Amino acid sequence: MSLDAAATTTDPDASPRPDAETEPGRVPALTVEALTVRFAGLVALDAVSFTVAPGAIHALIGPNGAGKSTCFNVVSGVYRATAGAVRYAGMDLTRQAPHRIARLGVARTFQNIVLTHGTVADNLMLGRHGLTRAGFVETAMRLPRAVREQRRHRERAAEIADFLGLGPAFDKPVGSLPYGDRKRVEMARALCMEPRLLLLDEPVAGMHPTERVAMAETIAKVRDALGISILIVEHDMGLIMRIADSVTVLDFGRLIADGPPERVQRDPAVISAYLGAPAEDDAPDAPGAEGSQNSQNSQSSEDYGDSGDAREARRAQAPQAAQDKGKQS
Ligand SMILES: Nc1ncnc2c1ncn2[C@@H]1O[C@H](COP(=O)(O)OP(=O)(O)OP(=O)(O)O)[C@@H](O)[C@H]1O
Repeated sequence: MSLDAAATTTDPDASPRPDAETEPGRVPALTVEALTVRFAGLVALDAVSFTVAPGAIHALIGPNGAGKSTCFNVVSGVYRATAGAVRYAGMDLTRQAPHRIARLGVARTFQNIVLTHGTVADNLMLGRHGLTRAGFVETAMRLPRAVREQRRHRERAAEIADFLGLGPAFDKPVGSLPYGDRKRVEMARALCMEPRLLLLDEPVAGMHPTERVAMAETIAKVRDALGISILIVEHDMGLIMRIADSVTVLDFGRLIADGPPERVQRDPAVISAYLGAPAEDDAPDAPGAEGSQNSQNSQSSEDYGDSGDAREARRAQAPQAAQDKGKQS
């Protein structure tokens, strides 16, 4: 199954992005510059800077409360930055409304499934809304141009559904699908916006191991087929290490490491952030020390929640090197 990025840019009725903002066909870098977000007295992000290279799969990781979602929310326009900038396609996203950011070609998924009503097709067509030119009256009167445009959007939505393995479910109610497929619908909806930067918020959270592996392959396939950039927040370290080109690690709002996954997972600051600074005799208890659970990094991220002992939760998220360190101690 193939997916052609150019399909809509050649569609005369679709893709109304202003050329000056987007330079069609070009995937810009996303540059986060000294981004700071404060909530009352709490510094959720403290002068964080990193770059998502064009066409890269870039992971944003860190223990619970590190500031990952806050960063995502600023990039997608949901939160306002206190200071700093997020540059994309010649614009500072921190000054843009969410719909304007979407128009620039930035689409996001949400950690918790929000799609429960309608068919898969209905939900994917929601993703096409911003690319639709026909107005309400034209559509309501079923004027030829509106009908033609709707047909093209539906064809493109079906193509994207096929690519994500949702072809047979296209006309089925979303609510009737297994959890893993509903997560795929969420990703397909975002792809229907024809993004050049896709923000994936915990795309495998709650999935079982087989679904996780399949989703990792799908994410890599999407990047390869469309050539878009993907910024991904995910607690599943196995997935990150397998598919990310680059990893930025946050801890308590600060950037503590940035670089290729193999280097980041050996970084002492990262190991310390995930494992804390346990007493020597404490270290061998780290999850995965027996080579079990996290060797496949297959826990659901619900297992990593904030409840319970914070350090245990952090250990459960530890990159492989951190666990290896635990083994050696
Ligand atoms: N709207 C908000 N109001 C006040 N504090 C907030 C708000 N959003 C986030 N925070 C705080 O900012 C800090 C960073 O939170 P954030 O959700 O960005 O972390 P995270 O790395 O995404 O964590 P997790 O992995 O648990 O989702 C936390 O201390 C959180 O409580």
